[in-house]
Amino acid sequence: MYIVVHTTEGLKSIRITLGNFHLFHFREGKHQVQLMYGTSEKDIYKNLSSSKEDIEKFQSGMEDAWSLYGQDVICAFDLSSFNRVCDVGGGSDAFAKQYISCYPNSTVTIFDLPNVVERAKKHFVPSEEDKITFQSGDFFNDPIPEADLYILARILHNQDDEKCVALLTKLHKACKPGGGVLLVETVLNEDRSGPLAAHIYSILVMLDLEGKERTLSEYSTLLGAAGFKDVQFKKGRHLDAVYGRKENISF
Ligand SMILES: C[S@@+](CC[C@H](N)C(=O)[O-])C[C@H]1O[C@@H](n2cnc3c(N)ncnc32)[C@H](O)[C@@H]1O
Repeated sequence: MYIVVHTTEGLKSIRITLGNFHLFHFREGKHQVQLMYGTSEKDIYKNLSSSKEDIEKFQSGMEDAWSLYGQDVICAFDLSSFNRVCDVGGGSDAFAKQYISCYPNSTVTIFDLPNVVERAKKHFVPSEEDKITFQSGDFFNDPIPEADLYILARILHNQDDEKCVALLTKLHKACKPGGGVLLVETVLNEDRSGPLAAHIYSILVMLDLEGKERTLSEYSTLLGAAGFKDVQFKKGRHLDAVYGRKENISF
């Protein structure tokens, strides 16, 4: 299937690989996750995490980004005052290792679904053992580890607005006063003219999940609805960083 995308750089024709199920997605007007996996579970990540082979393929693909773009987003803001960091839906230690190399006084807890954490622990090379820990759970239904900075890398684009606000509100409650949240996403230009990668991801997350790529204003609105303030933005080469703070209580 070919999709023609008009960007500020001109008209581009890109090819994305879509399988039969994606064509059903278009025909039926909704995603076909249950049909794809032959289960009653609607959440693609819960289905994916039931197969060791699928987890391996998916997570190793995700990890590649961090050696290339990790420092762009981790060093986008001075996060050195945060000692306890939680990488929510972290997948593996790939991001956490980059984080610790930039902020060696911090500790990072990787929070993800049980089978994903099991795989991550197996791959873990214990040089930073004291700095990186793992906790398994469902970020919508289980308690989130206490931290003063929460990382949400490529998480919110998978979710509709309502679920984004529910998750951000939960993190805001768990977050220490003066703490914060760092969103890592490919952010759409305000006029939605690009970048091309954001449009491609938007198509993919709309097909398999209930998400979409968003502009900075849209992320700011979600953060504001959850109580985060002072939203700042830093554009990266591929992944961008959006940073919000929880107010410090002062008497
Ligand atoms: C697109 S991947 C991003 C992984 C990692 N943050 C990164 O950017 O490389 C989404 C991650 O969220 C995790 N995830 C999805 N739903 C979850 C849930 N309900 N609770 C905990 N983790 C979840 C998945 O297992 C997966 O590791």
